[in-house]
Amino acid sequence: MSLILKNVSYSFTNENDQKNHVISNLNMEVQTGEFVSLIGKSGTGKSTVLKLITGLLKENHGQILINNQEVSLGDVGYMPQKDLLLPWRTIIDNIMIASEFQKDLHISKEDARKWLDRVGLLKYENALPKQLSGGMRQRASFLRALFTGKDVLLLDEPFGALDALTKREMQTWLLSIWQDLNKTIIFITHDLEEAAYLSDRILLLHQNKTLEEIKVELPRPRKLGMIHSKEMVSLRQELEKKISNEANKKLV
Ligand SMILES: Nc1ncnc2c1ncn2[C@@H]1O[C@H](COP(=O)(O)OP(=O)(O)OP(=O)(O)O)[C@@H](O)[C@H]1O
Repeated sequence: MSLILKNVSYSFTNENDQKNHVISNLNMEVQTGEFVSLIGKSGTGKSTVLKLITGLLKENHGQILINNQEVSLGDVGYMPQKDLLLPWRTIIDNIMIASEFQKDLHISKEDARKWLDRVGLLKYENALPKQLSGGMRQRASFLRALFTGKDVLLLDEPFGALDALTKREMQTWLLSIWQDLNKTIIFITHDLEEAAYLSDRILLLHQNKTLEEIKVELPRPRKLGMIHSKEMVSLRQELEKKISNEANKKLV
């Protein structure tokens, strides 16, 4: 299985009737089981790329294929930047929502409880979203994407709003879940250390709409100690340099 974007372009017309090109001729390929991070300055179009892959937005040109089939709404699991947990539903009912709409998806309450336990939320199965902290809601929101049963998961800055310690915990369990389930993950982040620690490959979306690929040559499984390794530090510096070159380009 692979996910392929072929010459994808997306533009919208603003209130002054001008065309804004958000994505232009984007080519990208992600293999089964890969963990790929998408980075880039704010406004370069990262979230738009994920929305195009989900089918929530439709490209103006090009093709998006999974296993050689054009993607349509519901083909991938998606965790948006802002969690969309339904406030009137309990946590367990929120994470099981996909199984209510997909007849072929067999997720029992027992399965759901097992996963809630794994992410430390079993005590909250009957709580409402407003009773949970930000980190807990993110975990619930992640389980909801996981429980779509899809092989491809798109995660848009899932840990962006968390404190450093909670973020570290969430990264560790995300890696363990990814390894156990052989999911394909595209992960947006502004945290370059996080991108380096989690990914097989990093894709940097430039302001001029081109995509640059950076391979992460660190062994798996990743261990927290690696964050301070020479390789990781130099990769982070390389990424910082690339991004700050972008910022300078904007000034001239
Ligand atoms: N349909 C649309 N209508 C109006 N503006 C749009 C539309 N689609 C995209 N944009 C604009 O396109 C740009 C790219 O947005 P996008 O959210 O994809 O960027 P991003 O790289 O994910 O940013 P961030 O890192 O800040 O989340 C933004 O300026 C956004 O406002």
